[in-house]
Amino acid sequence: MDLKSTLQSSKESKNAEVNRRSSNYHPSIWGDHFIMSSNDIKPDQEIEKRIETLKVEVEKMLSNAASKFRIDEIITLVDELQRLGVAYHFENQIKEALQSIYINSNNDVKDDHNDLYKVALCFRLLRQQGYKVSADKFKKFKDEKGEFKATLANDARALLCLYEASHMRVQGEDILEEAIEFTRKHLQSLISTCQLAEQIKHSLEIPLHRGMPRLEARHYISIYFRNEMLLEFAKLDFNHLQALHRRELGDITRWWKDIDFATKLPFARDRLVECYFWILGVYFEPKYSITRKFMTKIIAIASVIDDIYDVYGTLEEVKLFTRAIERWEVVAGNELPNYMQVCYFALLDVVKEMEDNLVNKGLLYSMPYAKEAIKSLVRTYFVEAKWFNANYLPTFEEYVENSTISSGYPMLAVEALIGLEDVTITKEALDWAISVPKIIRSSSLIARLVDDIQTYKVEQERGDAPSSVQCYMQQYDVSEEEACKRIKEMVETAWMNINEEIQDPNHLPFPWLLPSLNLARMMVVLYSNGDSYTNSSGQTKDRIASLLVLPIPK
Ligand SMILES: CC(C)=CCC/C(C)=C/COP(=O)(O)OP(=O)(O)O
Repeated sequence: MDLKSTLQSSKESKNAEVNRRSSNYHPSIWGDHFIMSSNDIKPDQEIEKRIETLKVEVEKMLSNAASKFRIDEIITLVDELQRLGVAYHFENQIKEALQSIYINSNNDVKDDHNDLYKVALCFRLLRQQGYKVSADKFKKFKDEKGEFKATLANDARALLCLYEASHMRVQGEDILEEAIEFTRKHLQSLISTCQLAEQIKHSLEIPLHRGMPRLEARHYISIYFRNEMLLEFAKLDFNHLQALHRRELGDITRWWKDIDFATKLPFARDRLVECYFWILGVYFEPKYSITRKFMTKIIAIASVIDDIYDVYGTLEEVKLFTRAIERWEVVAGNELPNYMQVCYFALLDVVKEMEDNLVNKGLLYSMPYAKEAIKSLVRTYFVEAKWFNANYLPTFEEYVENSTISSGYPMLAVEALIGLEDVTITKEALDWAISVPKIIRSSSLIARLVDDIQTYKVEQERGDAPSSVQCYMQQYDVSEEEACKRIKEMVETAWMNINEEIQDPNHLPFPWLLPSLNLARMMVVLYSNGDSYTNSSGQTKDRIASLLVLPIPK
């Protein structure tokens, strides 16, 4: 059908009885909460001064430990700073300290060859930093039968440390695979009797490497007691950041209310705060304040567009929308049905706002990438709408190729990179990102497969595009259970590929890689127990409250 007749039929469809699908999404949990509650938050200069004083103290601790090259002290301190969520203040110092440990790591192994806790901690810290230290370090903890020594089974602290370290594994590292199994089994049996019960339970639910950094910090602060000064610093810093985050949410909620998404597009998910939470998982630092707001608006609009394509829009309407997005100009929006215009113009405005911000910083060359990433996403939404309407079940490969992009993660990864406003985000970085390289592909594959496993049943009942589970079952003639099992294995492989990219000795600058890792982590946080983005009134509500509503008591 040509554009004219498509338009004609779309106008007719507005009047005629259109048989639209529907989803009963619950209303927003948060409403105006952050507008009301952020009005009276003002920066507290006393607190800011105290944070600065404590920061200097921590700097001294770090340089003291580093100058005397006390490895135990360095690794304990770095681990605590990272877990307490304050390591971002000391990035360079930590980098230098770990680099010196890496350079000397062979000597270190000789010194501490029997201390599993230290070997595992060092291993994790170095791998997190991008150093591919060998997993052979753990061979000495096995017995002559090739199994982990039975004597380790009662050392909860060391087991937990090995469990966390093993999640840094890449493909082929069988010893770390075995370590996960061994530690999980023994940690489970130690839970009821040991002092670390709370920490073990937390880690078995989501391992540190896969958790959301802010939530991990919130939890660790609640169980930490070793150094009072560090604890005070972490609490003050957390609450100080929380106040900033709440002010940001107040601003974004005003924007959402001004456009009146909830009334004008009542069929769509109203999940603005959940979208902010998602982006807070990508970056939480004060310097990304503008970017966080921009990214939240983009993801919230993407969520509405997803509902238009998956649920509410007719095929003719989404065809029009796809064309308008390709054109990316105000006049194209005038040809859309009213409800679509709300969304279209909001998107154009947000991207224009971003452009104005980037022009002043000499980063205008990023804009074509910002738009292209959104266009690619919408193209894949359209493919899914066509599949649904044609009752077409693609092959698994065909499905994965399209739906890795429709997960929204390749788009977010590009926008996140642009938002870093970092000197390393050159044209070369953006060419790299827009080509969906291995780390972005792996993170997106996790997003797609984890989402599908949790949502395919509901989507099938409502009527939606096919999912990976159905495509896999049909192509390989296996049961639903078997398909889910194999898809979960693919998720594990994708995690190992992310690790490999981070630990590549010639790895790309860290700022290019980190958003993809953090996005993958948010899938674990939001989709481990069902779709807790769409159904956000349980665990997600509590998690949001712990990060954005309730300050940590003194
Ligand atoms: C990462 C981004 C852009 C998130 C926006 C919100 C969103 C589309 C969530 C997935 O919903 P869904 O489970 O309905 O997704 P799909 O339709 O792709 O299965």
